[in-house]
Amino acid sequence: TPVHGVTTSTDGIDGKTYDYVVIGGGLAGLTVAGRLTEDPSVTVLVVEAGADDRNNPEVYDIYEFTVALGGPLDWNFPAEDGRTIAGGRTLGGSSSINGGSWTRGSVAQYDTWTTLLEPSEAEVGWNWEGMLHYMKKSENFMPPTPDQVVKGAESIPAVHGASGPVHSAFSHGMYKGPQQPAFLAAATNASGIVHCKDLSAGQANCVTMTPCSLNYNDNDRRSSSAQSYLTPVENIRTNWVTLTQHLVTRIIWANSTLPLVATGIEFAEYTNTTNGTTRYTAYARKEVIVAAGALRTPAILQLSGVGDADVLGPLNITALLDLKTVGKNLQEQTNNVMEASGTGWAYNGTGPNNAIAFPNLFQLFGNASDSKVAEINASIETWAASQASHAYSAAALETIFRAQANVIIKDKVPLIEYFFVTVGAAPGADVATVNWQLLPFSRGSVQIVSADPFVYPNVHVNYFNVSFDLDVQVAGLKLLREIYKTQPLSDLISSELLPGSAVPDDGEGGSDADWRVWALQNYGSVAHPLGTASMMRRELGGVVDAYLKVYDTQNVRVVDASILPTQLSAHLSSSIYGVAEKAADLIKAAW
Ligand SMILES: Cc1cc2nc3c(=O)[nH]c(=O)nc-3n(C[C@H](O)[C@H](O)[C@H](O)COP(=O)(O)OP(=O)(O)OC[C@H]3O[C@@H](n4cnc5c(N)ncnc54)[C@H](O)[C@@H]3O)c2cc1C
Repeated sequence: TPVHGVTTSTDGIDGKTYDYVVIGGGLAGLTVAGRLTEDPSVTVLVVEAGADDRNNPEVYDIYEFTVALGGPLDWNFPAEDGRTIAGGRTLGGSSSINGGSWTRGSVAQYDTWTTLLEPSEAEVGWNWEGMLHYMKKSENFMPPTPDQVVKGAESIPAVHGASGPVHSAFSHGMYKGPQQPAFLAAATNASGIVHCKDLSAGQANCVTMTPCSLNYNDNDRRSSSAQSYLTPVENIRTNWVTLTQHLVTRIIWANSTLPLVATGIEFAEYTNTTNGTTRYTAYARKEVIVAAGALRTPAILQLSGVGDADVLGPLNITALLDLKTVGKNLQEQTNNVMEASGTGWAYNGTGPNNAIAFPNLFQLFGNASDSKVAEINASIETWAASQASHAYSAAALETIFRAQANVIIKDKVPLIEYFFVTVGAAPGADVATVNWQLLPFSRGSVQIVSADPFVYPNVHVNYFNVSFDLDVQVAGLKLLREIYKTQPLSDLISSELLPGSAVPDDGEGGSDADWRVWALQNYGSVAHPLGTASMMRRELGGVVDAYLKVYDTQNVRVVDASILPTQLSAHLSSSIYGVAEKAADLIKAAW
């Protein structure tokens, strides 16, 4: 029997050939591997940098969300301005340490992907309809129980899958106290955001309760990609092996002329205390699939000679494929947290938190909306020019920005998410709300700074570089303060603790200038990076085509958050499961 299951040993793997080699056993990597190995004649090797921590409560206990952050299971990528971006360094990747909120973006945001591809690629189906099919395929949704309905849970079963691997449901610990329904009602009362039944239905501009990726019938255990795609089959499928605690250091090529043909990968031992010096190899008969996440996938391509020759040259890496946009188009979101003390009501539950409100531009800016719309339309060219070093060109970015502006203005997709939390970090904070800016125009880059694969790449998000992004962050905070002062939530709040007096209320909720200063001092990075190997036509700066194949390579695909060309008004996991499910079918169809 060949080596199969999950192992830390290279015995029986080093020097061997598989049909597919997958770089990264995270959300997307394990999803693709799980589907490809359904055919017993297909062999797959997954190499994952992190360890197998499925039995660590920081992973399986979704109520412990945030405990893993900053620890050994988190890449904790340094970005500029002293910020860090969390990312799972463990089997299952970020799906093993994330919050588990299960939502999707608006229809128009998925439909936009096709408009950024070649017209001839429209038939591949990178749109809402095509994605919904695959998002449902990944999912095993449990509609709310009568008890959960009493607590405010709702759903539209038709938009969920019922027989996929990833469990999604409302939790046993769902709060029964007055706080979550009060927040949703106040958000509607203050801004007119409508209530909807389900944030997975393609209409994200609403307020509602959301399920989580957890298994209700298994004590709310986290349903990560590892738990859902790998655990059930790991002892059965002798055609699938996952090597953990090994870092892929580069892709090996057969040639140095285009198109490049990958023959396999090189990897080294990687633990909290070891950066292995021995290099091992494994070969791919068919394809190498890069699924290392949006902050590592570009680094692997660059270490393999695929990237901007001007970046690689000084590092003595030959640019076999001078693909300038590898690592560019990075889009990461920002958040600020507002906290308040309560009036003494009981929480009545343990979580996870699941009340969310998603306002659009018109709800955020109110009377000033028309001038904000005019500002966007008048500024696109300038913004594109200012971000062009993180794109293919100013002209290319202008096209992408017009598509982004279109969904914001015409389709009224949400610009801000309010994620309501019971119990904040400040002493006495009974409620907290994470205010996060969803659709930045600021663009950043991921670039390696050393030929040593163990050295972290430089992550430059370019936080708030386009001033509009900060305007949105501030508008979100101002409206949030108003929501705190609106019934029925106001009845539950005794005083605002954060920012409190740091942003004095001048009778109009605080001055923009004060809010700006506070937001810039206190913002965090959301950990939703994407776009660094975007699926777009080449003239827009795409790194992969509609089949997720890296341009000018014969058999290298990227399957992870890197391929999403623009941000979504959503928590990303459900959409990335959809991407990976669809990718698996594209790969199966190609061979
Ligand atoms: C803290 C946090 C909270 C989040 N909360 C939510 C939420 O509530 N709801 C939601 O829907 N989404 C959430 N997300 C987002 C979601 O989890 C991610 O967008 C998604 O997991 C990204 O999938 P991916 O496959 O692109 O990358 P990942 O899942 O991060 O997988 C990448 C994998 O590649 C591995 N890897 C990297 N480099 C190498 C290498 N050189 N060799 C071998 N392996 C390598 C990594 O260790 C990792 O396992 C959250 C994310 C984080 C970090």
